[in-house]
Amino acid sequence: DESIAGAQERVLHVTSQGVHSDIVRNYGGRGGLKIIGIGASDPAGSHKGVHVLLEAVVIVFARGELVFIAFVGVRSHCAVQGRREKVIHFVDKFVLWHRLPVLLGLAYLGIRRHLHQRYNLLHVGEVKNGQKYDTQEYAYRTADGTCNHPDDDLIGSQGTLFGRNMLPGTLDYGMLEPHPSVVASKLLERKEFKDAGKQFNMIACSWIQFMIHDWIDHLEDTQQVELRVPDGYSGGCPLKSFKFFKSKKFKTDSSTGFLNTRTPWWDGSVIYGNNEKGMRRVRTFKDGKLKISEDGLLEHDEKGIPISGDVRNCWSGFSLLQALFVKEHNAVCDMLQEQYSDLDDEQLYRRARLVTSAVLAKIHTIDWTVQLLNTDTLLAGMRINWYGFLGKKLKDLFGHICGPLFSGLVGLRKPRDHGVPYSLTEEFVSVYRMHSLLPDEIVIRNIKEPTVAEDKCPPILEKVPIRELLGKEGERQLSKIGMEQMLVSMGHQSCGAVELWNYPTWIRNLIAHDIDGEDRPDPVDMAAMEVYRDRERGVARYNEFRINSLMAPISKWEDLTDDKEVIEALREVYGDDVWKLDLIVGLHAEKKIKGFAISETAFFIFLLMASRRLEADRFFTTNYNSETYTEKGLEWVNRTETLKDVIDRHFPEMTKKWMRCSSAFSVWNSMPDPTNYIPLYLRPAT
Ligand code: HEM
Repeated sequence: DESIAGAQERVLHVTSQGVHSDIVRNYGGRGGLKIIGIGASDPAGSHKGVHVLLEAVVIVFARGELVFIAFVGVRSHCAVQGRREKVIHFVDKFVLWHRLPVLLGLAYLGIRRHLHQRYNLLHVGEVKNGQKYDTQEYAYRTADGTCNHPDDDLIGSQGTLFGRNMLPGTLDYGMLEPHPSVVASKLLERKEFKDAGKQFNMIACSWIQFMIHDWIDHLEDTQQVELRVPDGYSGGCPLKSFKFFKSKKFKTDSSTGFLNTRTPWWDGSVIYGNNEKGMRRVRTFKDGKLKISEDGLLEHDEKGIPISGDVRNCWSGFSLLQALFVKEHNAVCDMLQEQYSDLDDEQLYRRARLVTSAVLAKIHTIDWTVQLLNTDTLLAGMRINWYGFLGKKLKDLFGHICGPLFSGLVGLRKPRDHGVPYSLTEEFVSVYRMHSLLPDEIVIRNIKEPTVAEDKCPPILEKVPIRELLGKEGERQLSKIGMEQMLVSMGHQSCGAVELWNYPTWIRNLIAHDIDGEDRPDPVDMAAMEVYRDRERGVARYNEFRINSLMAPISKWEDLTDDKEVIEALREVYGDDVWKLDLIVGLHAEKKIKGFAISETAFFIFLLMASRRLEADRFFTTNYNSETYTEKGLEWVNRTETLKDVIDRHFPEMTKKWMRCSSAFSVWNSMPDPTNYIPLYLRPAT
């Protein structure tokens, strides 16, 4: 049949939704049967609003002999299938899930996450095959992220491929359609700084860059591309033309993919490095500790580059968080040494790394994310991810006694990857394109001033353009400003809002770093480059992305936003073709849920991937125990709930004196969260 023939040709580089993980689940995917590719979709169908997906399955024996071709059939993507799909479609059609009372909202998110685990985890393949190994022998986080998955030493290590949450985009738009520089100038570039209000401060902005540098970075090719502003268009582009390296493509058995130069596990590689060499650079090899300067900031090499796990595209705010968590690591070492005097340097280092990485993951889960998605339902949801529905008190008393729902993902008996080997994904990278969080300047506050205002807000000392805080120059500035002053200043400053026309102009003319933290010779326009990157990596454009995320597509600009000026600008760039809309633009334009600092479309990818980072990791599941972490190590993690706890540990006076709000990620002089006497799970609709 014609459609199968077409499909066969294409199956070599696509994997499918759902069917793929079902097959991997049922057949192991790594035994005698090998899947070389599945699926072909029909975008023309989607164009007509029919959303048809044709799927063909091709399975061969590992030796290469073709044994089985199954035509799975034609199905409508938006068609209601199982009972769970029905519930989600019903809620999406008739109610807004975020307006439901907390318990119902949680049920909706639980079902949705289940569906995403089934349909939105696709394995792209490997560049090298891993092996079985002795998990007992590797009861610690290795330098390059190997030996975490219980059966395969390579999964999740440095240099493995990004996975996907959905098929690559199938619409036939060209790489320059519309031109990335035009998209950047007309829709992204900041007109006037819009802040994120009291909800999210500059520590929160730096925090997410800190996490990104723990998880993901694409390997570049040696070949360059040049983007030239189209003839006759000036549009205020700061660079009329610029060159950058392509993303390097790898061919696997079933597909093509891109390689992650960082370890995708939540393993603190941002301070520990991504391989043996990186790890050796940061360790003192004495008492398990990491290198740190007398003034509490990072040490530097002879070229002025900070000594830390990841130094690429660093700036003062980012390097400050690295220094804070090096301090945390070293404090854990001190505690462990006091409690367990027989532990040597290596044993102390390994355990302190486990503890510090868990502290990072916990702060991100139950403090940072809760500020980012500031609703009761998400507060409950994130705490359930860590502690389970029964909550901290019961988990402290009885341990992980029930399944993931009641006792949380952390401490599960076995890691869970839903039949798809762990990796972070192309789509995950794309939804984290949030450079609009960056302001134009950092407001430095005078913390030496003796008079303290009632709202604990220190007076302004100076405003430093953020450009001057980048790279080596930023390190020099930071050492003048000092760690405490910088932390308090960032705490008091709101970061940028993730909205259109808020992409910093200064980053459209940026000297980016190479992987060693050295300046590149020529500047790049980040806004245009980000539009190009998503297209280059085959990430679906906004509307297709929504369909593949089990969301309703938009059919007109008014479905995306109420802002007339934005609609006019969208029409100018994309005409009336909503399918052409670039993902980054759609995510920035989307009407936000009350309390959310990001779009709902981005959130559904987080819902899936944030849980996955915990549940797929052996050190947050099987090995989250006192044997691996030590009893006191686990206690340390358990006693640390927020970033404020870490700050208080290292600067005992700081938050008492300068912070009024409840979380260190919201603007420090804002009011603390009001007491709510209604138990969290019983709170009504908002
Ligand atoms: C001063 C601060 C920052 C600088 C100078 C900076 C610079 C860069 C540069 C040069 C790239 C590589 C672009 C490319 O070649 O495709 C990049 C990638 C990226 N940045 Fe930033 N960035 C900063 C802060 C942030 C923040 C706050 C976020 C927030 C989430 C962020 C998220 C990302 C993501 C998701 C990528 C893509 C990574 C990949 O392609 O694997 N960055 N950034």
